[in-house]
Amino acid sequence: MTPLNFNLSDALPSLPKSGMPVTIITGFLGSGKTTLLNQILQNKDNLKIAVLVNEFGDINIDEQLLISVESDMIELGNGCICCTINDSFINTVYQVLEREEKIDYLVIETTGLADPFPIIMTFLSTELNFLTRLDAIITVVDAAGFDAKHFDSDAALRQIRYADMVILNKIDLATEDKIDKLKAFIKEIKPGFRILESEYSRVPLPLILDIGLTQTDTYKAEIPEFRRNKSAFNNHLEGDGFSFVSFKSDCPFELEKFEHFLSQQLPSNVFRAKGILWFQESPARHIFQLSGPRYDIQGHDWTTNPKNELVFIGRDLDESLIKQQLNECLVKPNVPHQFSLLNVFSKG
Ligand SMILES: Nc1nc2c(ncn2[C@@H]2O[C@H](COP(=O)(O)OP(=O)(O)OP(=O)(O)O)[C@@H](O)[C@H]2O)c(=O)[nH]1
Repeated sequence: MTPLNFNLSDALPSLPKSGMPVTIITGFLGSGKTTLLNQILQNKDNLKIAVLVNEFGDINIDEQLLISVESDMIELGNGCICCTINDSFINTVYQVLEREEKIDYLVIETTGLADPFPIIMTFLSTELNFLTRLDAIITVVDAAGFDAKHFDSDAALRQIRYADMVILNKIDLATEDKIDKLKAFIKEIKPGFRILESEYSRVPLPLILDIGLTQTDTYKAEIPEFRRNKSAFNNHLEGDGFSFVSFKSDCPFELEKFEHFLSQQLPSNVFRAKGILWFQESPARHIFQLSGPRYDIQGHDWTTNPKNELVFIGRDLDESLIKQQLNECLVKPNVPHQFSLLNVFSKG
């Protein structure tokens, strides 16, 4: 396998071709998009990459989970970009194009619920078409969680339909039989499709950047209809039925109570959760990730004041109940903070 730390600028001698190359990373909730973005940023060598991250929910957890590199990272506001495609998105891309220090490459990570089609069409139907070059739409698929019902989500299916290639990620969690079935399912949607298998989204960068896979000509006929009917894409989340609940507190959780919340109270309609956790029993900053039936909590150092910040994404969530249960996990004000060693724990 090609090592990840090869000299990327040698591998991409022709940048820029015409317009700044743009890669769009899409894929359903928890599939491994942020993990892929971190792989790209860690192995990008001298390439100057600007990153636009977009998150469903009003707390941007991903921004805090991305490795700190000298790339330009811009957060694309709240909500799903494909629903809010508007001048501010286009202006953000302009900001990248107009940077004094030249940017070689733009990578956009969409929310897990985004429909890539309106994003593709925005690049092709506006002035961005003359200034950028859509290189590839890469869809990350969770090999363990995805199945033929594609989470009952149209967006999940459209992420494959409009992809130029699929990264079949989390193969460490899937059986060979499941992987074969998924490949067959994906190839049925897009015959002859390029599929890469990965663990923790580790793929050689020359296979995913500057690969010139997006066939822009195939979309041209759809531009007039897209211009007329852009607003049709504004409400796709309602159709899919997803909503989010966010929770913030400057007070720590009691570990035992939070564990009880996770094991006994967390509703099964929560599909994805992530956040930064603060426990009174631990001096560490804990990164919490829940994806389908699995969760893990990893300890790191604080770089900010300790806090709790969490987002839950699912269908038909009872916001007030979840918030009430989380409030009950908080340390009561008269209990002094005690630090003791907290083991990293996980389930799955
Ligand atoms: N076991 C396993 N876990 C993985 C793999 N790739 C990513 N993960 C974990 O899956 C969780 C979700 O990964 P993310 O990269 O945050 O997923 P995402 O697609 O950005 O998720 P959203 O923000 O919901 O869109 C994290 O806990 C990752 O560490 C993998 O190949 N195997």
